[in-house]
Amino acid sequence: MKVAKFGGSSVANAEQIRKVEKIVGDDPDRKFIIVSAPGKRHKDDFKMTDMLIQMGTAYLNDEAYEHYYSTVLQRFKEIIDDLHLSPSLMHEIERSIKGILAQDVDKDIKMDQVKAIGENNNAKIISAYLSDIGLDATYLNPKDAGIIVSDEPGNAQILPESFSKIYALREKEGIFVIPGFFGYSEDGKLITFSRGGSDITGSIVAAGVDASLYENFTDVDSVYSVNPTIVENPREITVLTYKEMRELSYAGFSVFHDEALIPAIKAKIPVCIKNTNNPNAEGTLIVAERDVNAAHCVSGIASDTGFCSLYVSKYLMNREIGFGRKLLNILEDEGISFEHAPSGIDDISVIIRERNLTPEKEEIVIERISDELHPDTVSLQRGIAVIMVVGEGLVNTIGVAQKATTAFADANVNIDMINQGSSEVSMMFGIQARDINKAIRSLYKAFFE
Ligand SMILES: Nc1ncnc2c1ncn2[C@@H]1O[C@H](COP(=O)(O)OP(=O)(O)O)[C@@H](O)[C@H]1O
Ligand SMILES: N[C@@H](CC(=O)OP(=O)(O)O)C(=O)O
Repeated sequence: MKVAKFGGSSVANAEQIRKVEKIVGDDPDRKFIIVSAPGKRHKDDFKMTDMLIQMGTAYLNDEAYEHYYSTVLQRFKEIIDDLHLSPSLMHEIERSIKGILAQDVDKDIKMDQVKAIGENNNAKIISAYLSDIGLDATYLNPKDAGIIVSDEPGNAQILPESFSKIYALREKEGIFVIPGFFGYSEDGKLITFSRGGSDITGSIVAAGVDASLYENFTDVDSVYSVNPTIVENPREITVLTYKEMRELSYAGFSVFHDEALIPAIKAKIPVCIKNTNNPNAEGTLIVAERDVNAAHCVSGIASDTGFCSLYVSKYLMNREIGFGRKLLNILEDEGISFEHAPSGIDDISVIIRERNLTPEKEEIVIERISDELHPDTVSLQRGIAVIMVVGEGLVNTIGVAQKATTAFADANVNIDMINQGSSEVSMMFGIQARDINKAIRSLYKAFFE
């Protein structure tokens, strides 16, 4: 029994949905189909979820929303017409969107309902199409599937009782098409996962039904060893461990949502990343363990921008009991999560996502550190990029750090920070965001060419 999730690019229009039908029909084990909202049809296109967020924001702010509304409807209409489905489905969709907008509910709840319109209606369309061409397919709402989540709009977390409910679906006959990206709280509110969260739904359903495989269909043949938009035709990765994928998706391998790994890891479900546009390509398998070849210990190099570094130094910091705790307490008090905290004897750098440290918060944090910890220096540097060199066995292989630092030097890129040792599978480097592409190309050359 397999779970197959189709991302936004795989269900962006009728042509893509026909490919989905072929893939589903080709393997009777593909019983649970998770779908995203229509994604981009070409590079400059819009994702329906982005359009819905604009529509919801305008509606809630009493601004003109009609343009977004008609663009969303038009997009569904095109798909329904091109698949030759009944116009009554379009009427049903229009009625349900109007109903959502008219409902008198809390702003956050309304926004989540609006965001879910893309997935929910696409699942109805795809299930109608699969039935139309003769497959025994049914639309299944996440509530009826048993996806029960925490009451955190826009950032749902799955609740443990979901899994036994989802397990009961194994007994049912036929194919189920489930919209990704949202679940329901215990008191019945629709709550969305974080952006890109259809991957999470797929993983939850795979863990719940104890699937033999979770297939994640997207628009690339595999996970590549570096972001394909930075290096042309990078090497494909055939197998990765969960730990490797976790670190790579954390640092920019957007092909698979980092939260989506959790249910799969816990239930030990193998995950396969595959291409809807080329389903015969092998794809990338993500599993608990794999053979490690010391000569090729680096699997991938990921990079992400949008970080800042809070640098604090104080002579004899190492002897001051509780210094680190007090520093992190200030961040906790101000509601700021941190990413890494590499430290020296008298210095510590705390790496934070820039979006989590607004200029107002920055001022408060720096003032509190100065007043409460009396450091010699406290400063904040924005525009930092993080590069993760990831691979099983990497930390025990001699010469990797030297090879990486030489690659940075060859590209004339200064390393602001290195963090190695805490993770068994990665080395982290902090550099200036403007240097990211040349650094990645140079590292790719050093480790893969
Ligand atoms: N290392 C990588 N390997 C493969 N794809 C990557 C990598 N890093 C970033 N990506 C991007 O991830 C995209 C697929 O993810 P996403 O856009 O979320 O797809 P979907 O529409 O299927 O949900 C690819 O088109 C590619 O541009
Ligand atoms: N449609 C949602 C959820 C999602 O997973 O989409 P995609 O499969 O296109 O990444 C979003 O854009 O966030």
